[in-house]
Amino acid sequence: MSMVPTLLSVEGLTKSYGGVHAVRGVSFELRAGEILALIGPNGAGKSTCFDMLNGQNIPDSGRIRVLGAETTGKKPRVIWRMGVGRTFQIAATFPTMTVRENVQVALVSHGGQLFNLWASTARHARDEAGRLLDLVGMGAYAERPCGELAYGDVKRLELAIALANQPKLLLMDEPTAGMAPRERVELMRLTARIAREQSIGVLFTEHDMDVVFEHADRILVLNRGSLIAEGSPEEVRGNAQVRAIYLGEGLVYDARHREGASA
Ligand SMILES: Nc1ncnc2c1ncn2[C@@H]1O[C@H](COP(=O)(O)OP(=O)(O)OP(=O)(O)O)[C@@H](O)[C@H]1O
Repeated sequence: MSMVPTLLSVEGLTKSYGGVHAVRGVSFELRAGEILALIGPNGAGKSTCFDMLNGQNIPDSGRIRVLGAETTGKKPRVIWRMGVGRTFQIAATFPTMTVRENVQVALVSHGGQLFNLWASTARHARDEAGRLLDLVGMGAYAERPCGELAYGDVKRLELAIALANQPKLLLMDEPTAGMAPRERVELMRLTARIAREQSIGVLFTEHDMDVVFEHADRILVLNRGSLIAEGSPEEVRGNAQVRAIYLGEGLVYDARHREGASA
């Protein structure tokens, strides 16, 4: 029996908009150090699910617990303080501040203080910011204005900012959107390494099936608001219902492509 603690527990999560059942009775668990992908065709309910987990949307019914503590319906900031970090599809950084200052702001804000560059807390956060930047391979860029960074580097900085909150669970909404294929692989490898080393659970949504099948330990498949499959990449790839849903959307092609590539 696994001794790895359950980090996130979701039970019967449900949300409707008028007559649209966006999310219907979704239940799943996520363990510490696990990389879990949430996939599904357009309109499947991924964003609605995600937004209920981070507090931006309130479920009609169901329960969400993080390390046993109920987060259902709590405000985003409260959930963030409970150890749920997130990265955004559109990078959220301060372009005129340096890379290091962006991480310092996050560190000081995690400590519940207002950011003031000259205060002693900010000075203490300076070294810690350097450590986090080294961790994501951005140490050499520390003193550059954030607005000068290439897009892939902004995404690595975002990861450092999310880690400043010492998250137990990291929610990543299409983390590799807008990135070149090589950068996608690098960002996900980096995320997976840090998550495993620090026992952080990661839940991510993603349209790029190569990223999903290469990096997820487990995959959840949503369709029309319901969870229709859950399992390892191999199990999900072999699932007839999933193949039918994704026919023409890349998954079937991707599986053949990979089988061909590994032959
Ligand atoms: N604020 C809203 N008001 C009304 N309907 C909504 C709202 N938000 C989402 N929906 C509907 O709920 C369903 C699920 O949408 P959601 O955005 O969660 O799907 P998704 O899987 O994230 O899609 P995509 O991959 O296109 O981002 C869709 O039918 C959508 O039109």
